[in-house]
Amino acid sequence: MEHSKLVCIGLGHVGSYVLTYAMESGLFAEIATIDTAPGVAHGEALDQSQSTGVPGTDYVNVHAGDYSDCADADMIIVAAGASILPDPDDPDSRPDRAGLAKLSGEVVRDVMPGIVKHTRDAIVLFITNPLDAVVHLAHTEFDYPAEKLFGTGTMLDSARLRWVVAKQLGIDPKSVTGYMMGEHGLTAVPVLSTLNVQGVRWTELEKWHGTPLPSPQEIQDAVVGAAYDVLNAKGWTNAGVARSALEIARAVMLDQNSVHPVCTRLDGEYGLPDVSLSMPAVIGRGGIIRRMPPQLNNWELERLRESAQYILSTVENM
Ligand SMILES: NC(=O)c1ccc[n+]([C@@H]2O[C@H](COP(=O)([O-])OP(=O)(O)OC[C@H]3O[C@@H](n4cnc5c(N)ncnc54)[C@H](O)[C@@H]3O)[C@@H](O)[C@H]2O)c1
Repeated sequence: MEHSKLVCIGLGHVGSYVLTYAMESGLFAEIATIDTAPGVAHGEALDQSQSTGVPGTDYVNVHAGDYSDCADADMIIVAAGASILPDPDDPDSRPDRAGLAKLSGEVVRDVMPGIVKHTRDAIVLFITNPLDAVVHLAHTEFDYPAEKLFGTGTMLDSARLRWVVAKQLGIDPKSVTGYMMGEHGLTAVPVLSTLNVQGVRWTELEKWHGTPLPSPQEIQDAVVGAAYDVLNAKGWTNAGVARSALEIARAVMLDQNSVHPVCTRLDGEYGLPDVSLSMPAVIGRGGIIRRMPPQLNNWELERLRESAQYILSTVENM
């Protein structure tokens, strides 16, 4: 088998989970870690390296690295940068990820020069928030192949959508097919017009359920709020997005041509301006093989336009 290599940039709550799942994934023979905090990249790599002595674990050459490790990397996953924090005085706080714009802009301008100095071949996957603005900034300021640089986007919001709907229906979230589009954040759009359970559509589900299901606005609020339920309880979120990142890595490394909602720079879809946001896309070894913009109803299209404008206003603050 060909030598396969991942570089993890940013090893905090999210990056350390990405690293853990990557170690278990069987997708990578080598993993290099990079973090600006002294000792963190080395400590995380050393901890994981020692875990390879446990019977039953895969051997992975995991080590602290630097940007020269990007030269022969297949994938680079970026979870560098500060997270939003819950308000200790408000258990229902909903701090906007857009508030991280300035700080994360600095992170992009620190990380991307290191990457482009060594590669334009690796698939670069961003997790850093505000995700869509971060991806757009990376595209507009750095000359990286468009199909090879994207973000986890609404992959996580979509998992939460399936979870919210499945809870309403009393079924396994994986039995729900559906996704959020637009911003990973407050303006994410639930696309209920295409959501279904084994082909049974939303409107039919209501009949099957016996009582009225939530409105699109209520579903949107529940999905957005699901993130804050975690943030306000434990102070950060990490499991869902790390799993999402590894599922995307699997699609890339195994050239699966899997369809996931991820954040890419658009090319005029829906008549939107130059912006990066999430919609279903085919993902394989080359990165984004193509986007699959679904037909939207008026409510969804209007919300998507609002979401695009919100992302662009965030980019202006970077
Ligand atoms: N996209 C999503 O769905 C999603 C979900 C959760 C968190 N996030 C985002 O992921 C990012 C990380 O969150 P976290 O909870 O792990 O934060 P954290 O504070 O726990 O960790 C961030 C890490 O990044 C490192 N770092 C900062 N600047 C760096 C740079 N220029 N180069 C390399 N390393 C750098 C820090 O030293 C730290 O170790 C945040 O932007 C957060 O908002 C995104």
